[in-house]
Amino acid sequence: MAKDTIIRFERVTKIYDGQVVLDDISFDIERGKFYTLLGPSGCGKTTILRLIAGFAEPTEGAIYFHGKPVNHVPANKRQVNTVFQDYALFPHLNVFENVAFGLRIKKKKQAEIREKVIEALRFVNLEGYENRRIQEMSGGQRQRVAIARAIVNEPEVLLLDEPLSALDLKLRTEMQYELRELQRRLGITFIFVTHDQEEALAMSDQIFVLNKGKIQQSGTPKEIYDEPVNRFVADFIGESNILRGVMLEDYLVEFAGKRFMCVDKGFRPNEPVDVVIRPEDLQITTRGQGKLQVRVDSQLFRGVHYELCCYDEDGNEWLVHSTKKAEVGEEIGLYFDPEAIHVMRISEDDGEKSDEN
Ligand SMILES: Nc1ncnc2c1ncn2[C@@H]1O[C@H](COP(=O)(O)OP(=O)(O)OP(=O)(O)O)[C@@H](O)[C@H]1O
Repeated sequence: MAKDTIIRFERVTKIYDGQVVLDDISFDIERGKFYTLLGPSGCGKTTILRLIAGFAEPTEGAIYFHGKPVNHVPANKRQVNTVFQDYALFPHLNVFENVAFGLRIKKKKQAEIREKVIEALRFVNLEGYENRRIQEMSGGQRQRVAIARAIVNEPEVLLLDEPLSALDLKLRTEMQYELRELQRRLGITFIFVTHDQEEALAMSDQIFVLNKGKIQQSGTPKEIYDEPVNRFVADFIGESNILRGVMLEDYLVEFAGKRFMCVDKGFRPNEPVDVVIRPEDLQITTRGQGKLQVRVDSQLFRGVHYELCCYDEDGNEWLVHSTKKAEVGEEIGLYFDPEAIHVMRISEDDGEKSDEN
């Protein structure tokens, strides 16, 4: 175990009412990093947080904190605090008392409580708001009170369950910056849950992409965006062109009825694969040039770029992001570098069977 490992999940399975919610998952959480659990609704993100917090126990497998098993250690004995989606603040208490709550339960001295609460409020830029009632605070401010209430206990790990989902887009973006900055200043581990891929890419050191109770991929935002391991991840992280293809030999792949040089190797000869090309990696050329010929079906202006939806002669759809404009109905060529082609193994739980099966 790396010396910075705080939490380890070892082959953890969670079953609720006969339904497998987490399916044999293993991962390590290290000190001082920003982790994100990303996946669609119901994939098991909150269940992982509940297991870490001690609100639920694994059905199988083991959870370790600093190398010691904690499966049966109750929530109040873990160095973990949670910020919930609805913040779960006490409406009848003012800001100061909301933040002080955990320290009062621990029977800390008045002077110490005062010092720590003020410090926590300063961390989240709410100094001077001590006597405000919760109802008098905006959504973003309530969110910060909830964070202050969690960090005042000096947890090693802060769990955040979709804490930004109640905020409007502008405030949400602001809070993304604030949270990331706060994590850096505090230096504690954040485990953040979201189903928003842009949020995950913007904020995290490490992302776990989940689907159907399994970790599909774990990596830095760049690794996950640039090198998705399967169709699910490629599709979930940003817009993509995903096609079925065949890896003919090392560095040679066939899709859309043509052969292309690529940078991938290590597949079986003629192995069926999924191929991903990001819309921004496609360049528009004049008709007859480029590597593929397509017809522009529709075009939208998206501010920084045009988004084109095109079809090739086999009927495959191609999404293109380009600063160049094209005309609807126009025949154009598409060029892409060999590096723009990402070849992925076809995974068992894609929902579609590979050609060989
Ligand atoms: N206490 C429980 N009892 C029974 N089933 C549960 C319980 N908690 C969660 N589940 C089920 O486990 C599955 C995963 O739930 P979980 O809340 O972990 O998903 P999630 O990825 O956090 O979803 P969301 O993004 O919608 O919050 C769901 O099908 C849910 O119905």
